[in-house]
Amino acid sequence: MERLETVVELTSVSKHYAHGVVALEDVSVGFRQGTFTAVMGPSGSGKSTLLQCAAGLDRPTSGRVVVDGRDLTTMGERKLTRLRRDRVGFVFQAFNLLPSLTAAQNVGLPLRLTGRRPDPELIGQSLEAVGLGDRARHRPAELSGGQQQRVAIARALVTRPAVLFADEPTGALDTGTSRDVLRLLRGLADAHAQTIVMVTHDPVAAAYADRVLFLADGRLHGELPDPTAETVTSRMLLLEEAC
Ligand SMILES: Nc1ncnc2c1ncn2[C@@H]1O[C@H](COP(=O)(O)OP(=O)(O)OP(=O)(O)O)[C@@H](O)[C@H]1O
Repeated sequence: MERLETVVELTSVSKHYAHGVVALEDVSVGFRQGTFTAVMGPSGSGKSTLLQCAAGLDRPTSGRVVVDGRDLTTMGERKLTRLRRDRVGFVFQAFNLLPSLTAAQNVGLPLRLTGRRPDPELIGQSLEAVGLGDRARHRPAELSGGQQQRVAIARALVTRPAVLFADEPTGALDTGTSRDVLRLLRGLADAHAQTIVMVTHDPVAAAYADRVLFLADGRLHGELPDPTAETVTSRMLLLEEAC
């Protein structure tokens, strides 16, 4: 499969906070269509900030972020909200499902937010894509943690986003369930050319990605193609020693 188009591009992105806190410093990186990238680094190295800036949830202090051909950094608030809603998917460690709604209703929420009628076929396809076609009428309390995270992923994908950002998506799951969710993400990249960017602390999780980006003190410290849990662990040890 051709995987040439850069879906997300960060150019010299920095994010500074008050009192001299540097969360990101001069980060330039591109994410091409259909690729699955893991972002790793010690605690406080800027991983979540990178994701938030790339997703348009936060504005960098300087630099440029282009998503799906559009420059987020010069975009007004309303256009940015629309782009985030239509072209960007996000999953977090917490599943953030509404407990009173069924899986299908939860998945349909982003469509409602865009003023569209929740299309049952689209919702069904999203649930099928995460292997939960038979759980559409279940409420979150009737689903396992892994299934709830898969509903959250189906919800993030229902608008067919250009990119799916995942911040520690397996952080609240046990080992076996984590593997299921990671295999699902891998499959979405392979079978649907879904671009995925995932923050994780877990070298085994990172090994499901096509490459791993390493951050330390807000700066990029190289990347690792075709990672394995062992190569990721070695790089992380080196990074932590250097910090
Ligand atoms: N709203 C904020 N105000 C001030 N400083 C912040 C803010 N958000 C993040 N920071 C700081 O920016 C740096 C990077 O934070 P970030 O959450 O991106 O790191 P992280 O690598 O995701 O950390 P962790 O692995 O612990 O979740 C940290 O020093 C953090 O304290």
